[in-house]
Amino acid sequence: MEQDMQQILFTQDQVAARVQELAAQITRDYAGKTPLVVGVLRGSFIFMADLVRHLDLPLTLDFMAASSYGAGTTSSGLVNIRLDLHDDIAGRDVLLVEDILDTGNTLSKLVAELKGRHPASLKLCVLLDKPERRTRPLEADYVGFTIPDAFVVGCGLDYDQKYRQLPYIGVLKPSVYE
Ligand SMILES: O=P(O)(O)OC[C@H]1O[C@H](OP(=O)(O)OP(=O)(O)O)[C@H](O)[C@@H]1O
Ligand SMILES: Oc1ncnc2cn[nH]c12
Ligand SMILES: [Mg+2]
Repeated sequence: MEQDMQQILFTQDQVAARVQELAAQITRDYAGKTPLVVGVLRGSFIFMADLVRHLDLPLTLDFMAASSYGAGTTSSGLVNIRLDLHDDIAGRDVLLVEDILDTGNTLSKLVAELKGRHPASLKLCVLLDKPERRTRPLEADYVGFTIPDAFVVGCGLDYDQKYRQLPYIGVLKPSVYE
């Protein structure tokens, strides 16, 4: 799989160290609270698992599924909620966890939907932030790494459903998707 990479952007160790820093910050910020940590499937599954195992907090977990990229490298702009939460979130401190914030289409849709359910608070935690492509007025509260406008895979991120299992963040060779 590494032969498909133009470059390794962040190694497994770099990702692990940064995730632990984020978890320590979140643990401090949510002291005394019992957050509901919501992972946005499928892309967030690795980051979510790594992050929560370093949260020294009483917490509950759930997942939503939304998709907008399909088999390509550009957002369709249309976000479908394919899996919803199990329980009501009214009065809960919700932390939405994503692999990447790119155009902002996905998280904008999910934030609007969840705010309508009256949580006590709603914050965003993303492993990667790609601000150059943002088309929505949305910023994350916790960001692992800010990256340039390049299509990356690994740590949950896919191209055409492949590469998600890679333990590092790599920039895909354009020859793979052109
Ligand atoms: O900020 P945006 O431009 O919306 O891009 C970010 C979203 O796109 C990817 O999900 P995708 O729709 O590919 O589904 P997946 O999580 O199942 O891979 C990624 O996991 C984010 O959810
Ligand atoms: O760089 C990227 N790699 C994989 N999926 C997405 C979605 N938005 N941006 C992406
Ligand atoms: Mg996703």
